[in-house]
Amino acid sequence: MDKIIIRGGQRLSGKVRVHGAKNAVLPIIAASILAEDGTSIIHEVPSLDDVYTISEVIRALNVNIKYDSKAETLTVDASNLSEVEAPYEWVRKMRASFLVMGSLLARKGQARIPLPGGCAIGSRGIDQHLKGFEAMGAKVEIGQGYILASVDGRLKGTKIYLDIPSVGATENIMMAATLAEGTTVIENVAQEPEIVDLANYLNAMGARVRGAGTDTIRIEGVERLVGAVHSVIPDRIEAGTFMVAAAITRGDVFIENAIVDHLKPVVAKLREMGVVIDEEENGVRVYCNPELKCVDVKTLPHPGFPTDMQAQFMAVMLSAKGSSIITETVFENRFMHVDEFKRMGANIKIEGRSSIISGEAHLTGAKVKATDLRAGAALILAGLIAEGETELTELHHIDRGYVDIVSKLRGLGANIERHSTPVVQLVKDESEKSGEMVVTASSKASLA
Ligand SMILES: CC(=O)N[C@H]1[C@@H](OP(=O)(O)OP(=O)(O)OC[C@H]2O[C@@H](n3ccc(=O)[nH]c3=O)[C@H](O)[C@@H]2O)O[C@H](CO)[C@@H](O)[C@@H]1O
Ligand SMILES: C=C(OP(=O)(O)O)C(=O)O
Repeated sequence: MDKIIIRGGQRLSGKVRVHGAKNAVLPIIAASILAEDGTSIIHEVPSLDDVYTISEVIRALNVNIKYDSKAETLTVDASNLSEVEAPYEWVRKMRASFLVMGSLLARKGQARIPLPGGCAIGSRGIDQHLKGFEAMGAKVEIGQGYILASVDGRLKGTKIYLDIPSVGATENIMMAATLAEGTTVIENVAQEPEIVDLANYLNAMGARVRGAGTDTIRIEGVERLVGAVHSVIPDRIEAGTFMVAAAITRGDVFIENAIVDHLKPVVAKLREMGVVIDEEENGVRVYCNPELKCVDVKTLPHPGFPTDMQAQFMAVMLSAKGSSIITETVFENRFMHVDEFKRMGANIKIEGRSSIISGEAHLTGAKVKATDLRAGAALILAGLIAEGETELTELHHIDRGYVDIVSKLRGLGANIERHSTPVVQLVKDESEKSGEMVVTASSKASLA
């Protein structure tokens, strides 16, 4: 069993570089299969287990996909796309696999995808995705654990109002609409930077998407799309996690590649706590006084405070003066990390959708487990200031979304190491002959 051992007490300093955004690259890979011709070359693709998973989904559709992990570049040729079913073995690993539905429906008129189900943070409905496809003329049936969507001819452009600004539904419907007949207007859409990145990639492929980043997106359908070159935006959640790492250790860290514009609520709340954040060329410098103030945070869709930073903020709140409150409004079950923090001596009370976090906690190292991706990151952050040794397990969650988090933190002076079971899991892709292979984050750790 892989584990991360952290011995707390080091103040972090130095420079760390943020990788490409997981939540941007996943929909972009799903969109790449819309290209009838030409190759997409996607740069800044992080070497993450989730990238590997969606690559396998795409490969199962008879798409040629190669990843050069050294160059962090992915090449996709979807001209031979022939299958319309995403395999259960991959979809069950990662909900975002469901994002291929819009592209498949648009390009092949059919898609058969296993129901993605809920996960540790909530039940995670897909009703808004399906409502969008149906409004565009698709017939949607659910049976034997699968969703089958089909349309005679092309999807039809229409007006769709989302009941909630779902990130995934916005992306899935946007992709479907690129090849629809006529114009689709989607209202009350998600406005996350990852939506804008997807729109930029789609437009580079020849799509006509306008309004991404606002609450209404307008897509004029085109007859065909072709492969395009694109660079994925930096991961704002990874950047935010390192900002908290600097704050919680009262360190001084330059986070290269962080885009402040994508991190406004995180920056605002850290500043409210007393953290100094200087915008510099190509990144941010984060440092602070020994004493941080308590704050209250409510998670909301963008441009509100991101739920994906909630657990990490709970960690830094434990080190602040006074009691902080976090209200989680996006997911109904995203407080699983509270019990793990308690193992480290934290005093946190959950009341409905809010958590009350007592500050100035004396944290002590303990055996804890990552209950989801960001919970895992948050427990590492808490381990950085805990007295003694923290042992974190269930690392598959971390490997989904953080490239080399252990070596990056070690580079900043943290006393942290990963112990891996000697199972080298190198998964070779179809281009094995040419020497290219997909290396999962966990396999990389095994090799380290
Ligand atoms: C791969 C990816 O980009 N994942 C992100 C994406 O997830 P994801 O796209 O799954 O998140 P959504 O914005 O769709 O979900 C937000 C909320 O809406 C609900 N909902 C969503 C769709 C729907 O049809 N019906 C419904 O009820 C969900 O259960 C959830 O409670 O946005 C989340 C919210 O910022 C982030 O935490 C995830 O990191
Ligand atoms: C919840 C997350 O991702 P996903 O939607 O892929 O589960 C996340 O990135 O924190």
